[in-house]
Amino acid sequence: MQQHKQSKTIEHHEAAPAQRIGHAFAQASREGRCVLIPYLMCGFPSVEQSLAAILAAIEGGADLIELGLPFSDPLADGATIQHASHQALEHGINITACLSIARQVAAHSSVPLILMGYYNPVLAYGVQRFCREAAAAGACGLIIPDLPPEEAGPLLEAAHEQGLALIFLVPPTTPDERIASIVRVAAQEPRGFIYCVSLSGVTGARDRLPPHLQSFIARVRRQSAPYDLPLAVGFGVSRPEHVAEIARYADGAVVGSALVHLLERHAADGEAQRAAVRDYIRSLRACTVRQP
Ligand SMILES: O=P(O)(O)OC[C@@H](O)[C@@H](O)c1c[nH]c2ccccc12
Repeated sequence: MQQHKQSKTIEHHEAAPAQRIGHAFAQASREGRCVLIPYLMCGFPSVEQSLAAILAAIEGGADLIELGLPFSDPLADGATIQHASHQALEHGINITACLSIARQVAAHSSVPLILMGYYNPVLAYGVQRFCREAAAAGACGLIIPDLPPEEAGPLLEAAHEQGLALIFLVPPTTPDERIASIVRVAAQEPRGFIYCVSLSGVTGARDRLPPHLQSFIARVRRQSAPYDLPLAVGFGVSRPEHVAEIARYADGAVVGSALVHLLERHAADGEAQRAAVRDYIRSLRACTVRQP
């Protein structure tokens, strides 16, 4: 039995979608840069515009994509993403619609897709059903911001069965021993990365990165380095110089609200919107290169 289980596990790892996440980080590292991870809300400003925006972000050089599932009570989100969530829900966007968008993106691109959503809708949909359908739609990982590792057992098991990584958040106030326990869970194969939350607060574009960001990342790195687990930074990242700073000491930068807001500004003109997304991502991607 053990032998059979062992071979099944190995086979799983070879085909695990999550491995594409590690490959994206490794490729960027070989190129001397951090990865760029745009976040977009499924169905915002509309299904068609969100799909076009995702493809434009990929054309602009996104290394991975975070796809947001709208939720009625996005407690970790600021005004920009709360508004996008509300609008997407108004358009009837649900998990099925999000999986359809993921499938269409995966049909056009091999860029790893990470589904980002709150736990309640996933629980209501069915944890195993969600993981099975997310993997079938081409997703490589999941971020469930309101699910701490100690409560993540059932989802972690269902995700790993489908070869999906479950990516956990580490806020800047997290004590070292808590970081160590989160890293231990996050490092289990098939693995993704650690999402380092740059600031204490909600999502939303900021003008400046927090002054203590580098020392926070160094603190997480002390726990993650033995596992060789990549660190991505999100929250507030909006300018090319933010990405340039993050590239110096982290492995990835996540940009959400600034991009979602840009979509909103160009919602009236699809062509202008796609060009604006592509050019914005290009400007950020140019700064992912580590300066010597
Ligand atoms: O919007 P910002 O400040 O650029 O932060 C990224 C964030 O949008 C994205 O990663 C995200 C969207 N919703 C979330 C909820 C919790 C944690 C992270 C997120």
